[in-house]
Amino acid sequence: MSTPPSVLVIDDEPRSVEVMARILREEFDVHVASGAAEARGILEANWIQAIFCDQRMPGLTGVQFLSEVRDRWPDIVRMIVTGYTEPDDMIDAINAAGIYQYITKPWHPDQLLLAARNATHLFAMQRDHERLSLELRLAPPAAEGRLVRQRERVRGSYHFESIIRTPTSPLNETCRQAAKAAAFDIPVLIQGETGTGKELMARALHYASQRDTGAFVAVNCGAIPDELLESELFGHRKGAFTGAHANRRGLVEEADGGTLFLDEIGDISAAFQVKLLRFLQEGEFRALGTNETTRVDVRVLAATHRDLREEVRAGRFREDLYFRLSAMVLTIPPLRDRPDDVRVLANHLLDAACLRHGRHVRGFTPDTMAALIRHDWPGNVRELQNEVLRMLVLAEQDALGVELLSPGLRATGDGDGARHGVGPMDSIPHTGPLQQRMDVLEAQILMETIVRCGWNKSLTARELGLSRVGLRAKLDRYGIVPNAGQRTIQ
Ligand SMILES: Nc1ncnc2c1ncn2[C@@H]1O[C@H](COP(=O)(O)OP(=O)(O)OP(=O)(O)O)[C@@H](O)[C@H]1O
Repeated sequence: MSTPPSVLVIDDEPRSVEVMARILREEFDVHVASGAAEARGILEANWIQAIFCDQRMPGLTGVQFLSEVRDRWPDIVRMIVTGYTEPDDMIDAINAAGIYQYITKPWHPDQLLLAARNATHLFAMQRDHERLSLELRLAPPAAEGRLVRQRERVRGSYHFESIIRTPTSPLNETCRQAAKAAAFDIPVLIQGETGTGKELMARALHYASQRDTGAFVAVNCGAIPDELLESELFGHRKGAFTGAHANRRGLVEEADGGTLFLDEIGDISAAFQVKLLRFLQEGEFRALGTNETTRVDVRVLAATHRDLREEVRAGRFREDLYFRLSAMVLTIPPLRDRPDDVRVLANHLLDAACLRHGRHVRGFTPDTMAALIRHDWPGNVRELQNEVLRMLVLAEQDALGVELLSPGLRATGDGDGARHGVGPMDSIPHTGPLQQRMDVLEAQILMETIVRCGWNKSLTARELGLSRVGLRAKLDRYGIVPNAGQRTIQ
């Protein structure tokens, strides 16, 4: 049996809370709070879908509290319970706070149950909508025909916008350069530690280039021994070597008209470096077991986790090959040098994992996020991806707490979230005029939200409680645009 939706009732009048809770318990998992402080604790620890809040509370009004809820938990459907017909300005305040419904006392039990049913239904619809938007983003709609559909699907998934980063990330500069390089048919060398997103960058570059309708063929040169690498890349004729039972086209030919991505290029042997250089110089190759040459038109992108210049200096990599491969060099900074990216990446990877595995969780607790941000990430984004997936697999509650972190991360993370003030605040300047610091914070919140909403402005505006026009003005102001490689704050 599925668990009933959770609702929260807030009222400082014990009798009212009791009566409401008793009625709602027929269909819902009911939490109760007598004031704002208690309600915050419940919201932090539980996956609440709808709130009934009394307007009259000690300290702050129900509308004020629900505005705070909207800012922190925008998905929760908020309802206000008022004692009598309110004046017009109260109605305006209710509208401004994005409150779904107001219920006047005395209410009828059926009216209360109906409101709760509608609210939790709305919550579920919103979630479905978000999930579908994410799904569409990961696998965009197809065009005509099977081949086109496959290509479209891949192209839609790989563009510079799918390289998740904040407006202040050092990765913006790399993407800007990559977007420029995309327009020129030149070889590009992508450097960066393992798991930093070199292949992702190569794919984005390919799909932003004029070769985007051609194939993107990736070869992991480091994983294949020499003889096999030659046959994989250039193909072979039947009988060329023991086991060559039939003619086979090489990957270079598969990439004709498109892009050949040579991953881990720093790992190829000296002998294979010579063969590759010949191919790059002449644009033609010989399949194993034949004397015929075949000419192809491919653009070569290469990647390595090594410092290839150092390899050249040390005599392990040919200088002429290095220059053939690196008309332009792009460097992807390690994740530990871009801690702000960890936050948006972690949320993005969690959304994607939830979608893929059909799970629903609310997100990371502040302490967990603090630990993620502080970790060194030697395996970079791939390691973060694994960590997020691991937490999701182990999670038994809505919020992913520090107890789910792997031991190495937990040791540096326990209990530090609150002390370190996790959030976009981490990266705002510690000194300078207030307005300037507020602007950086505002830009980060906009960026984080719009990335999470898949650049859907309506969703983003709704989450942030802005009109579409208001949102557009703010995006313009900070220069946040989803063009290839351009996501910066000027
Ligand atoms: N900025 C990013 N935004 C979203 N996903 C990312 C980002 N960077 C990396 N990833 C994801 O992390 C994983 C590792 O990325 P990728 O394979 O491109 O790294 P790599 O540098 O080529 O790794 P290796 O050196 O091991 O070949 C992939 O699933 C990729 O989609």
